[in-house]
Amino acid sequence: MTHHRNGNQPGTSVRRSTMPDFPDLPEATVARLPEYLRALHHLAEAGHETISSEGLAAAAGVNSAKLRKDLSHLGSYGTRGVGYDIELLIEQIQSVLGLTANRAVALVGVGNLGHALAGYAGFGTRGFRIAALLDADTRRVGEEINNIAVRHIDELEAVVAEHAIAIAVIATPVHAAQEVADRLVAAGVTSILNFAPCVLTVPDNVDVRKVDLAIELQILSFHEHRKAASANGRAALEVAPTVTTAKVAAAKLPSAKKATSPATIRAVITP
Ligand SMILES: NC(=O)c1ccc[n+]([C@@H]2O[C@H](COP(=O)([O-])OP(=O)(O)OC[C@H]3O[C@@H](n4cnc5c(N)ncnc54)[C@H](O)[C@@H]3O)[C@@H](O)[C@H]2O)c1
Repeated sequence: MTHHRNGNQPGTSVRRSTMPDFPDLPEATVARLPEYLRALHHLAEAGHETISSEGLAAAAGVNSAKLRKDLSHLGSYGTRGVGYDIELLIEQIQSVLGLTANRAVALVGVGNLGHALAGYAGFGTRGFRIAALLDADTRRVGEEINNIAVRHIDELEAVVAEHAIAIAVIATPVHAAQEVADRLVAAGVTSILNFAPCVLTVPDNVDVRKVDLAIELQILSFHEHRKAASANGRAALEVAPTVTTAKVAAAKLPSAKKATSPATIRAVITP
């Protein structure tokens, strides 16, 4: 896997001596590390110094065997009877994720979504900061959000160079997203988080992740649909034995001939 190889060197720590130059992490592990990090920050804020693998797994919402395997990739095995040192683990995960440098990120497209993202003050504690805002609308240029002034998209190349930006967020409409991605890549950006609901074409050395709320909601919709279907199935199963019982009862009851629907049958057999 080539992820995070470019330019990200892990920090040093005596307890990380078993770790290779750079851990070759499975993509699924990379995706879980930020979850562990978030849980560890919460635990540290609550005053904890160590945490068992079960405790951390529960806080991060994963199973503990998977967590131990993930952390073993970082050369982190915890101490028997004590668990993991929270501060050390935070340091290790941040180091592997390359979050120690407080990365400068550019945001392109400062509309509704862009405003919300740029206005969010919580990124700093998660290892990166929005360092530049870019938009094509001249009416937005100069507006300040969180002390960062929106600059015109024509300045994209200069802005990327000025802040040594490797990661950019695209929050433009779909029709502009590919062109913006092309310009970002040409300017030297190697990771893109895309909010526009479209597939971007980029060279192999560029990582793209996309966030699509509609897709997430559609997945939840599927689960709702399935829950409703299985609830209907259960209801049908609950009715079926009643009908069977009722049929038997009806056979014995001369006056039950009219009891044809399950509801009526229920009424007939209910004392
Ligand atoms: N991923 C999600 O969950 C999610 C949720 C909502 C919206 N979106 C998507 O995010 C994008 C932005 O949505 P929005 O509601 O903020 O739209 P918006 O119209 O409010 O904002 C888009 C901004 O992009 C700017 N822009 C247009 N072309 C540009 C270009 N070539 N270069 C730079 N800036 C340019 C516009 O001037 C505008 O300020 C859309 O693609 C939308 O579909 C995604």
